[in-house]
Amino acid sequence: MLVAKKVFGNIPNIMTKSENEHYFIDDIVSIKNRQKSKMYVKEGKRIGHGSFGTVTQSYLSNNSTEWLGPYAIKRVVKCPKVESLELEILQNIKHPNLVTLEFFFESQYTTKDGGQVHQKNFVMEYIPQTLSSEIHQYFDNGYEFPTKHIKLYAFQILRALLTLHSMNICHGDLKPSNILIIPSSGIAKVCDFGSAQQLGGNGDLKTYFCSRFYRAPELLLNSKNYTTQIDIWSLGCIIGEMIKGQPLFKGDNAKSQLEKIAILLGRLPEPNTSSSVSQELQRNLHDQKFKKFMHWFPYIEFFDVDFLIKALVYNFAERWDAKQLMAHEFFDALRNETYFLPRDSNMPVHLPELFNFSALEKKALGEYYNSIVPPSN
Ligand SMILES: Nc1ncnc2c1ncn2[C@@H]1O[C@H](COP(=O)(O)OP(=O)(O)OP(=O)(O)O)[C@@H](O)[C@H]1O
Repeated sequence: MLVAKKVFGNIPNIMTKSENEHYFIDDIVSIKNRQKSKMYVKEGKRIGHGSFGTVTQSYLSNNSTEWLGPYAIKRVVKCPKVESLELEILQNIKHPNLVTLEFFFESQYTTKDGGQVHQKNFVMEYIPQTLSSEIHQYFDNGYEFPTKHIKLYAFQILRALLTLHSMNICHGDLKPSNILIIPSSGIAKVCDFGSAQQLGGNGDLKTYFCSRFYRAPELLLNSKNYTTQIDIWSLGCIIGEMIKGQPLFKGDNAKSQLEKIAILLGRLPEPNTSSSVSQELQRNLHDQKFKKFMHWFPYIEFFDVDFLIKALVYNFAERWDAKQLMAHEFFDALRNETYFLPRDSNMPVHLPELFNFSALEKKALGEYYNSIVPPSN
């Protein structure tokens, strides 16, 4: 289990500072050496304003003349009742497909009625583009998202999920705006761990979280009996969105979200039906499903349709997990060819490192490792 630690001493009041005015932090913690130091911070344009906090493009300095950056500072209100795992994940899990935390500090401000609001500030590497903006770039200009890019980003998201899930942590809010990308090099990194949860403990599990369009059926049904497989459903929705240019299932509320899902997947099965129906009926249902998917995604290959069918499964116990999906033929294009063509470029570039698995990842992959790495590795 990850444990929250308290590490701060004096905390600055930063509410009164305006854009580009710098302020002084005398207790900022560097993640590299876990040392506290004093630094100036200058915040620029706001790049995100979510339900839990704000994100600004920022610079840091030791002397207020030479500035390092840009960084992205995410500021969230510290809520004693809801202990968030965000800082613990960012601090403790180093992974090429998770956004990197560089520093963190605490701040506070005084409300009109004199109350003190405490905030946490995560100083992260700054990655200007998200998968959401990239999808818009393509479709608003009349282009489709190239298949190779879909696979490239999907594989890296799965790699991040493999690591989180191996620790029984679910991300809990996977969606295109929480995937940061560098289109010129094809790198994808998952961000926003504000909804992440450690499963399998004794604590109470949330039921209302995850953005609706990406929320798994079990969450839409308010089940507390969910697993890290909720993220795999979200990933299926994200891949569908890269193919179609808009969210796959756009419901206005939980009920209509389930209705939209049923248009593609058929009605939600009654509990325990899959074991009671005959094999022939199961085959027919699968064929019908295949036809429906082919109709929804007419431009993609047979194997690619099969991949989506394996990810978008009502029953989370039958939904394929990260390692199974990473071994699917869907990703053979990444195993067999080592180049891709970035957007706005005529020159193919090398794919980023996709198979340099850590010991932890190798352990999580187990027997799937050999089917995932290219034969030459
Ligand atoms: N490291 C980063 N570099 C650049 N932009 C970032 C970074 N981290 C976050 N952002 C931007 O800020 C937005 C909001 O960040 P984040 O999702 O962490 O906050 P949030 O309050 O949880 O938002 P939401 O409720 O929309 O999920 C992201 O969608 C992304 O556009």
